Amino acid sequence: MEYLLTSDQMKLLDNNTIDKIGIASSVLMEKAALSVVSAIDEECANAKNILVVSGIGNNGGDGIAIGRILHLQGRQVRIVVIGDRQHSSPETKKQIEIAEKYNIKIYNTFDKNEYNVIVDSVFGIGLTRSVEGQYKKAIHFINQAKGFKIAVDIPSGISADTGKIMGCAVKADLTVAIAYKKLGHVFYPGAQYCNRIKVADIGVYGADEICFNFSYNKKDLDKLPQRLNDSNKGTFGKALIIAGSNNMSGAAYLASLAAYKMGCGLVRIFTPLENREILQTLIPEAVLTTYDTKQFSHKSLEDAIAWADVINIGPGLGMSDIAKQILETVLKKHKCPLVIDADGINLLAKYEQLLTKNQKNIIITPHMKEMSRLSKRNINDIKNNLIENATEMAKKYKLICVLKDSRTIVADYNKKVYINQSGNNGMAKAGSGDVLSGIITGLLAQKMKPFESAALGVYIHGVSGDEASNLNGCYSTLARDIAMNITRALH
Ligand SMILES: NC(=O)C1=CN([C@@H]2O[C@H](COP(=O)(O)OP(=O)(O)OC[C@H]3O[C@@H](n4cnc5c(N)ncnc54)[C@H](O)[C@@H]3O)[C@@H](O)[C@H]2O)[C@@H](O)CC1
Ligand SMILES: Nc1ncnc2c1ncn2[C@@H]1O[C@H](COP(=O)(O)OP(=O)(O)O)[C@@H](O)[C@H]1O
Ligand SMILES: [K+]
Repeated sequence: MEYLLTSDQMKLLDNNTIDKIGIASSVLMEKAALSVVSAIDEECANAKNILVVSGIGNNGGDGIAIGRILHLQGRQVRIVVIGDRQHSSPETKKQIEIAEKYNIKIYNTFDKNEYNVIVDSVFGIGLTRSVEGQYKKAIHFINQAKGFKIAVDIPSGISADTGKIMGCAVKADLTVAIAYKKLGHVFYPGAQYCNRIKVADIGVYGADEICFNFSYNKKDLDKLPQRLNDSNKGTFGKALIIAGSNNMSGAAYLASLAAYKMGCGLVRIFTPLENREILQTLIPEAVLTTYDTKQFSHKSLEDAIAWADVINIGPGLGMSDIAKQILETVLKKHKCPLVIDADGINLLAKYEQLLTKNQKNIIITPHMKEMSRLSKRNINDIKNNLIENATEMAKKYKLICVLKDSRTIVADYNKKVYINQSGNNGMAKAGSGDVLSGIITGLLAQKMKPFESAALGVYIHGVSGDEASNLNGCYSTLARDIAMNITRALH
């Protein structure tokens, strides 16, 4: 698990370390600089010619310290400071003085030499406005130059809070994030500009006390529900998947397959009669309860709801009047956790009265368009403010909102926000979302708590997609490959 900080949170932790713990700012800067030097040694051990491009804030101070250390190691280094040195931060002034005492010249112009490595330390988390003038020129110079580009903390020009480009930004080959990753390292386009990221431990800690945004990695798979040896299919939960409509059986198949692959004990698909044969052929492990759309029996629906340990409603369900009645009944009668996906969400958007403010144990999994229908906001607004929109929805209805995008957000009504970093563009294909809803359902069936199921489910879905794309390539990955590769994701 890793925390993803805002720039204010990072500054607070830096200041706490300096003021309350008593580690001097120059010590932190030296550690940050040494971490970047180690990264240069690991990545480009033979780099002889190095250009450091610094600003006048503390990110620039890091850069000057890096330049000094590399120079003292005997490498050819040119340090260029952009901006008026008279206005440098106190730390950066000190770094200039130290460098000059070692007879290291500090320049304010570029030369025509070619460099093996370019260190970008123009702006870090202190960037507050659009990049213009000499700073813009410097960033363009870095981007067009040859050589391996290492960004100190975050590529200059990327907002540490949003990942947005503030006018222009350095395209790094490697980013050394100081102390913690920030939101801007993870959200696009920032994530793409960072390229690979290494996190440098400089002795600044405490994110667990102030930060509610987090992400998972492979180690978090140890959160998976335990599998008892003394068990039977009932132990691992009964999932009711209310999915599919006439001519739409694939979504029910994918969600059910994913729930089983995730470890669920028994899956029952509730679907129209027309889907019986195809689903029994595609997934014989599932039990089917079918309904006649012309003569709908509420009794069999209510029996199925009472039977279930978890319900997933919506994939391929359609928007018919019967679909609406089914959702209404499920919302009224369910006592177990409920995942609402796809047309389930579209129905909630169309019939606003269905979703009351006292929902319990509900996870909704909208993609951008579904979220736009549900929240009546435009997609750009949602995409530009993923965390805020997901959190607002979660708070409004006291539910868990899985807002799906290339960086999916899971928000609950208690401030916690999971931000997903697994997955790839091979997953941008019809049916991927059905697989996700099945994975979350499978975890809920094994009695995992709703927020945990949603966050870990999103993570596992992405890793399964990564495994699938590694095998099939991004172009040719299908949703069913994601479901089949849950196997590899978990082992
Ligand atoms: N002692 C500390 O607080 C530590 C700070 N560290 C480094 O310090 C960085 C943060 O330093 P700062 O807070 O000084 O911030 P930055 O160095 O990121 O830049 C802030 C400076 O840039 C100016 N600025 C902001 N946007 C601008 C724009 N668009 N055009 C022109 N000027 C602009 C600000 O007015 C300020 O002078 C971190 O990213 C990290 O690299 C690390 O050395 C670790 C310890
Ligand atoms: N470029 C991408 N990077 C990572 N994950 C992606 C990408 N594109 C799509 N996904 C994931 O794939 C899923 C797509 O879901 P959705 O749009 O609901 O598909 P469908 O409705 O066709 O089943 C989401 O979980 C989303 O996060
Ligand atoms: K930088």
